[in-house]
Amino acid sequence: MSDEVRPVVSGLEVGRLLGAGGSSAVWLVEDPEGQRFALKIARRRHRDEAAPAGPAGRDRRHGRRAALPAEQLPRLTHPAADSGDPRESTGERSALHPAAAITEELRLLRRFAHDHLLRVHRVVKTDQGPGMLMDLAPGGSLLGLLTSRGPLPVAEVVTALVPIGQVLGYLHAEGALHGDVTPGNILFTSDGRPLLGDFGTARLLGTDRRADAGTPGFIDPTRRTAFDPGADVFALAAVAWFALTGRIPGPTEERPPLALINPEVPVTLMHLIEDGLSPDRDRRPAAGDFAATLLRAATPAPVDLVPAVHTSVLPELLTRRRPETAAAAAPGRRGPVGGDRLSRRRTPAAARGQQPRRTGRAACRVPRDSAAPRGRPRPGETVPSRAPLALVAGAIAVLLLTVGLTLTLGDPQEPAARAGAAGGGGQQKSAGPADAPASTVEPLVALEALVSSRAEAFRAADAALLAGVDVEGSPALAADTNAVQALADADRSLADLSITIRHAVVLSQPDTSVPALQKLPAVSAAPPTTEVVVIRATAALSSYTAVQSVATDSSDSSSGGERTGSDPVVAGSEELIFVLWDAGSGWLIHSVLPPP
Ligand SMILES: Nc1ncnc2c1ncn2[C@@H]1O[C@H](COP(=O)(O)OP(=O)(O)OP(=O)(O)O)[C@@H](O)[C@H]1O
Repeated sequence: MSDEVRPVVSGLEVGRLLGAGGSSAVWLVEDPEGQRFALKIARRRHRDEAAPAGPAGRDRRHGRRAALPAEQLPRLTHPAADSGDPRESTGERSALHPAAAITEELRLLRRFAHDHLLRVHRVVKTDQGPGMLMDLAPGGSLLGLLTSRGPLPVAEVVTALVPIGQVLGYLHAEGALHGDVTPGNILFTSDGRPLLGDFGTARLLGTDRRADAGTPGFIDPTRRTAFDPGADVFALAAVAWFALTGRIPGPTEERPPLALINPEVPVTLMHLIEDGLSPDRDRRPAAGDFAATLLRAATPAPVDLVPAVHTSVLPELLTRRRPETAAAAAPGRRGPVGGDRLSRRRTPAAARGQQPRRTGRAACRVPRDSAAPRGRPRPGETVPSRAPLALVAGAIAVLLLTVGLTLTLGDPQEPAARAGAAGGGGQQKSAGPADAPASTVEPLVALEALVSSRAEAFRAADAALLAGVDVEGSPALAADTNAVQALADADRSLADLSITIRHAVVLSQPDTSVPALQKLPAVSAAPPTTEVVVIRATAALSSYTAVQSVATDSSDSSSGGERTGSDPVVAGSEELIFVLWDAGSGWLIHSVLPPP
C-alpha cells in the first residue's frame, strides 16, 4: 500500500489512501465544495495489461464481476446500438472508443440504485489514467474490520449482511449479477450502514481481465456459465462464514460444522450458511430469502467500527459505544458489547497469532488454522448464555446423522481392524467390550445395542466409549470421535439423547437390488476373515438438551456441579445404510451411508 503514488486530479484535492485491492487503489478526495468522495484508480500493472474499458470486451457473465448481463447490452442506447452493427447482439463491443464505452458503462451502472449499493458518480481524468469517483464509505471494509477485530458476533454479522443479501436480491431481480461479493467489497458508512461496492467498477476501469478468476474462498465451484445468481449467494454465504470464524469455508468435505468453530452461531444460521454453500443448487436460497432468514436468525446489533477505522474518522462514527462489563457482554446478550470483547473475544488478530493487519485481498486469506476455536468456557467462567448450548445441540443433531456420511464417502480408509482380524482367528467369535454384542447376536439386535452405546458416548461426552461401537480405524470412528471430542472440549454433553433403530432390514449379499453397495470400500475392502453385513434402517434421535457442567463451590465432586441446558432439540430421523463388521470380537459399525 505504501508504494502507491498519490494521483493528481484537476479540481479535486487528494487525501489519504483508503485502501488498495488486487487491481486498484482507492483515495480519499474532496471537491471544492468540501464534499468528499472515494476515487478508485487502476493500479499500473492492471492499466498496462487491461483491454480497453468497455461494457463487453467479451462475455463475462460467468466470470468475476460480471456485473451486467450481456443480454442487456443490445438494449443500450449507446450511439452504436442502433447502428445495426452485429457486434451489438453478440456482445463484441471492444472496438468502441474507450471513452464512449466508459460513459456508456457508467450510464448503465447508474440505473441500478439501492440504499445499500455504493453509488458511482463519474469518471475523472487523473495523471494515472481514468479514475472513478464514488461515494465515500468512511467506515472502511468488512475485511478491514475482521482483520482488526477478528470474527464478529452473530448480531453484528446479521447487521452487516442482511442488507447485502437484500441488495443482491435487487440486482438479481433486475437481471444483473455482482460477481465478486467479498469482505473487501462490503463497506460501511460512518453510521454503520453496509454498502456493496465494486459493482461493475472493474469494467469501467478496464481491470476486469480475469473473467475466470475471482476471489479465492468466495468463488462458487459450481458456478454456471449462464446468468447465475446462485454464485453470488454462495459468495455471500462464504462471507458470512468468514465473518463468523475468521476462516474461509473451504470445500464441503473439509469444512468442520460451523457450530463447532463458533458455538454462538444459532442453528438456523448454521443451516442457512450451509445451504448457501451447498453444491446442491436446490438447497441454495435466493439472495432475498437468504437475507430474510438471516434477519430472523438473531437480533441485529450495531456494527462496532471503532477498532478498524482511521483515527480521523472516529469523531464521525455514530456506532461508538462505551465499554461495558464483561458480565453484560456475555455471549448471546442483546445490546451493545464491549468490555469483554476487548479482553476475551476481541483479542487483536496479531495476538492470536494471525496475520498482522493488512489491506487488500491478501489479508482475507487467513490460514485455516489461525483462528482458535471459540466459545470454550474457561475454568471458573460464569454460566454461558443459552445460545452456545442450543447451538451445540443443533450442531450435534447434524453430526449424529450426517458427519459419518461425509467421511465415509470421502475417505474410504482401510480399517486397522484388518490387521487384528488377520491374526484374530477368522470367524471365531469372542465377547466384545461390555454391552457390545458378539456376532452370535443377530446383526439387527447388535445394531440396536450399538446405536444405544453411541448415544451413551454423546450423553457422557466420552470418546472412549466409542471403542465398543465403531470399528477401529474406520470412517465411523473418525467422525464420531471428532464430534464427541468437540463436545468434551466445550465441556458439554447431550442429556436425554437416545438413538433408536426402526424398520431395519438386512440386505442380502450380494444384493442385486442395490448394486452400488457391492462396490463400497466398506463392503469390498473387508478382510476375508471379517464378516460384513449391510443394514438399511431408520435412525431416530430422541429430543435432547445440550448441557454444560458449571463449576460450583461444593467440594462434593460427585455432585457434578450445576448443569445448565439449552432448549430441547428434536433432531428427527433419517434412513441410512449401516455397514457392520465383525472381525472376531463382535459386530461394530464400520460406516454409515446414505441410501443409494
Ligand atoms: N468507496 C470507498 N470508500 C472507502 N474505502 C473504499 C471504498 N472503496 C474501496 N475502499 C477501500 O479500498 C479497498 C480496495 O478497494 P477494492 O477492493 O474495490 O479494490 P480492487 O482492486 O477492485 O479489489 P480487487 O482486489 O477485488 O481487485 C477496499 O477494501 C476498501 O478498504
